[in-house]
Amino acid sequence: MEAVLENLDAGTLVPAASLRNAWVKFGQFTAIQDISLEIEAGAFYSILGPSGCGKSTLLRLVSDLIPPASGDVSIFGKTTEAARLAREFAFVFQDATLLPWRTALENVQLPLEMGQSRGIQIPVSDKSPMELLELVGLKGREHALPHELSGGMRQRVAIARALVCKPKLLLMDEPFGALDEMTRDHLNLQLLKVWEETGVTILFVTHSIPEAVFLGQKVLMLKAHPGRLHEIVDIDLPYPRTTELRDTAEFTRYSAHLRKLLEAC
Ligand SMILES: Nc1ncnc2c1ncn2[C@@H]1O[C@H](COP(=O)(O)OP(=O)(O)OP(=O)(O)O)[C@@H](O)[C@H]1O
Repeated sequence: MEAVLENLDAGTLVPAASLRNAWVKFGQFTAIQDISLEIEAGAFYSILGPSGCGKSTLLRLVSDLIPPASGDVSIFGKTTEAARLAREFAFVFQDATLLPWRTALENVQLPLEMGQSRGIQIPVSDKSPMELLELVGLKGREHALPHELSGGMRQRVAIARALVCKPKLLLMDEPFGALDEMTRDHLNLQLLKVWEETGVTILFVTHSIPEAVFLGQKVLMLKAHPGRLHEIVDIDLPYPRTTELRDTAEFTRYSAHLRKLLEAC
């Protein structure tokens, strides 16, 4: 909660991300058409939609990797460029992209070392790299090299590394997409723990309806051709969410509703 309060700016809750009439074009092709949306600070949004509807493009737009063709995007009231330079957000991809010759701990320390070597003042998490590895359930594996870790463990290292500069917004693009179902379910629980302990805002792209329902306070459904906002569905299920929740009628009801929406996209 303390972490969420840090997102309060001079007594006003500034949105973590704000898009106003944002369009993205690749040449003549419209990838995102006129999206307006506000993501509340501290929220957990899952993002669902058919293949090619612009989910990754939306994250890349928010993270200053691609500019809008028109419209505005701001992160905690700053331009995306200013937010990037201030390390306000971090990205976690489907592939953990760890340096193979560095241990788990050394990979997590890397963003701090890069900041120091460039003489840049960067925010640092209240938790040490060791504590972050513990937070993601990797206590005891700090000195393992990436090839000695499972895919799920490598993804956890990537999450710890993303948290080391104390981002206020975490952008996750199918981070567990390549993992088996059991591992994914376990990492879902672990991620919710990270979210609850750090207060970080999360935008989480997934192809899995159960994963979207299990994690998100809201599910942002996009439509394809061109990519645009279809609907935002509130997931009114209590936290902390437990494995048993997946077997409840409520959970099934949300999943069925989203499946119908997805089929209509
Ligand atoms: N750099 C690019 N140049 C041209 N077209 C692009 C580029 N990046 C993405 N696109 C197109 O934009 C559309 C949206 O792509 P995006 O990767 O955002 O979709 P997605 O919803 O994440 O897809 P998936 O679910 O399959 O991962 C697609 O039609 C894609 O081909």
